[in-house]
Amino acid sequence: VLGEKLETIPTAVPAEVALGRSSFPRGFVFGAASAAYQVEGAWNEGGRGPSIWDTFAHNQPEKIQDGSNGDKATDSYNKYKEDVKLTKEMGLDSYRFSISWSRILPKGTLLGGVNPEGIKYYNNLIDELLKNGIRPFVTLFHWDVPQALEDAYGGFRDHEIVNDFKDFASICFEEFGDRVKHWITVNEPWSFSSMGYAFGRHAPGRCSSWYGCTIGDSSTEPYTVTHNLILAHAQVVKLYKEKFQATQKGEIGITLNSMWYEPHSKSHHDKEAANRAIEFMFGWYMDPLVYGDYPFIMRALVRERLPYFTPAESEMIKGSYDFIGINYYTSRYAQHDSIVQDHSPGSSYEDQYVQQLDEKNGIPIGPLNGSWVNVYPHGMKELLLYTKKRYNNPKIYITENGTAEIDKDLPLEQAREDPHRQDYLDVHFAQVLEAIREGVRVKGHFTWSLTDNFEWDKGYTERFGLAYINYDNGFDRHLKTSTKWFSRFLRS
Ligand SMILES: OC[C@@H]1[C@@H](O)[C@H](O)[C@@H](O)c2nnnn21
Repeated sequence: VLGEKLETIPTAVPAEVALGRSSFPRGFVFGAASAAYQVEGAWNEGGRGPSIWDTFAHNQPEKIQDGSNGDKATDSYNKYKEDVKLTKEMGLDSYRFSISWSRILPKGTLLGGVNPEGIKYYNNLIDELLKNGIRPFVTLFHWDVPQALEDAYGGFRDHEIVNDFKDFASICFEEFGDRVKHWITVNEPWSFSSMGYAFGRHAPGRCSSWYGCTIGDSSTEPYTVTHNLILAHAQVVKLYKEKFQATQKGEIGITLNSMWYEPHSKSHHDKEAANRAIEFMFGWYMDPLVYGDYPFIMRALVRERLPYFTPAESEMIKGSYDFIGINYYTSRYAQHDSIVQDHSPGSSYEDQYVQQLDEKNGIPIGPLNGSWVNVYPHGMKELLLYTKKRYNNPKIYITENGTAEIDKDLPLEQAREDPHRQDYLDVHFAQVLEAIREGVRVKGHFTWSLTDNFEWDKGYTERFGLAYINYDNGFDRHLKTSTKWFSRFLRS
């Protein structure tokens, strides 16, 4: 350096010291996530039976933005070793994936037979992860109900599924529990119940006629489906704790998604609307899990359409988690909608009497990424603090957080450029760290998603991956530019 002009010496560390892994508590887990139907493909290979998503995407392609399906997805069934390699290359600690129920039980029930090729596939995936020092985080149910159970008794519309889900979980605990120490029973019961049964935009595509469906009832089925999902979750946790946890020494929880809500104005009505919005999305599940029943406001507004738990069920549900998984992406403004007494049964979405808006006076709540992710990192911290305060400070993993870009069919080198993802993750990590410093027990963060994948009703038109998938060239994986920053973050 001596003799060089001083101005050539790099400036001092920027005013705000950049975040890095070392800013987080020791042992904090950084991971990336996926889900079986969105990545595996091989929909009718290896003994897999059809799920409701195969049926929905094949029979109602008009409900998928590009008319596509998950038949091939990202071909992860055949390319899982490449996905593990991506995870390792980035320096991530963990990979969250889901098990396809109908790949393990093609007919949905134990009686229908266990598929040995399904067991083998997930053993191979788990072993490959462990061989590379990556911790598996496994979701049992990520929306792909075996079609056979939908045909037999209407899937989650019928309480019978609780026993079949318990049988499926038992096989997974028996076959994989020696190596899998982190289990998530259900991913986003709100999304499955609302998208599938209130709006009809996801499988099985049921909703009221005024929502555009030919079958279903948006005013009752989301509540019935949620009720059975909560009971199924609690039964599986009970099974794990009674039969497996002592020897396998793992932990089990559930993953819930929620937006954060800011009042659209300073009015009392809008402040109340923001409270109702989070209770109808997050409290719908957290209140039963922590207090044993649905939120009071839901009882008051939904009335006879909201099912009841028996005292024994309530006791089984209360405390049925070692951790809560939280999926946070974005926030909305909440504006009061006048509460009318003779409210014709609309849906689990109308019952809250809240207009959810992504802008105020023409100004978005945050810059828009993709089709719906308005970047509002403050909402992450607020949701975490709300969870700590209202629900006895549970152990939390952020099981999904990420952003997207609309697929513009760009040349590979341009398509891999994702500065918005680097910014998104950077600001959200900062909010997570602030929440931790204020006492929230956050133990990990999973970026959605490891790779681009089948984005449900958006098909392949929206890309959430840290890695780009070239669907036109052998499903090749290519790390996006944000991962250069992310890898440095994980190693600093
Ligand atoms: O939409 C992006 C992702 C989906 O791909 C996941 O499957 C789902 O768990 C989810 N919840 N909120 N956002 N997401």
